[in-house]
Amino acid sequence: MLELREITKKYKDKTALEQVTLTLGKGIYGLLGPNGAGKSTLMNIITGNVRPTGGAVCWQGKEIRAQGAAYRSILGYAPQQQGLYDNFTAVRFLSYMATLKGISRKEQSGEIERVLDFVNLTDVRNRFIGTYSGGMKQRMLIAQAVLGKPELIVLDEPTAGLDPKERVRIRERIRALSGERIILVSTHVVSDIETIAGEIILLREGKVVDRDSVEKLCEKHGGAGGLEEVYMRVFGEEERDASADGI
Ligand SMILES: Nc1ncnc2c1ncn2[C@@H]1O[C@H](COP(=O)(O)OP(=O)(O)OP(=O)(O)O)[C@@H](O)[C@H]1O
Repeated sequence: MLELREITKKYKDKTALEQVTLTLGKGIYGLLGPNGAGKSTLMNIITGNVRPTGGAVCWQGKEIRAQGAAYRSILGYAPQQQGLYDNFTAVRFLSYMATLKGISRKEQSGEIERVLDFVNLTDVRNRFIGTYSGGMKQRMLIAQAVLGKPELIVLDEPTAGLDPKERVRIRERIRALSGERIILVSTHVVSDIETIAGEIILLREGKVVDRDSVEKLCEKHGGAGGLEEVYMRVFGEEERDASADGI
């Protein structure tokens, strides 16, 4: 179980997150909110890459900072950035990541083949990642996130910049991961998570506005047209403001 206890993050005079308290059990969660809502900040705090200004993140009841490598071994994370590993082949990149995750040499090759097959990149495993399409790179990021069968998987905008076909492919891979683990997927593309997330967490200006199943959110917020309508009702004004500012 993952617990966020009164998480606050301030960047100078900007409050990115304010008193966020959440408890997550097994399942797929969609973290939904407009640009600047605090999604990446929250994910970076959960993965231990950013330190909160206040509050604590606990895994199985213990603060993650006190757990170090033990926490990293149960965590899989696909960040937003691409292009960092363009000069690696898929196999080299995955063995590098497997080593960082503490997966033994003996287990590595089997595990690498498993994750390559999972994201359908086996055939291109000896090509440089720099030659991959955007969708293939994104699948590569998912492959490294699932190395070692982590119990907690955090995917930051896994479909950013992808065409609809590749988006569906990624969505199906995420669905295939569900089971005995926690999967948290941030996005502002409603269709990415509407059909796969058991629960949606709505984040606005650093605060959790609501969290519930798609069905319940539709009931509560009058979204007869599904999650997209809920999104427009909850965030509509901000989205319009943001586009007016040219953001
Ligand atoms: N390193 C930083 N320094 C200063 N402000 C920051 C920093 N990182 C994030 N912020 C601010 O914190 C707020 C939340 O940003 P964050 O990137 O977490 O939002 P987001 O929901 O992930 O947005 P997007 O959908 O655009 O990725 C924004 O106002 C952002 O400008």
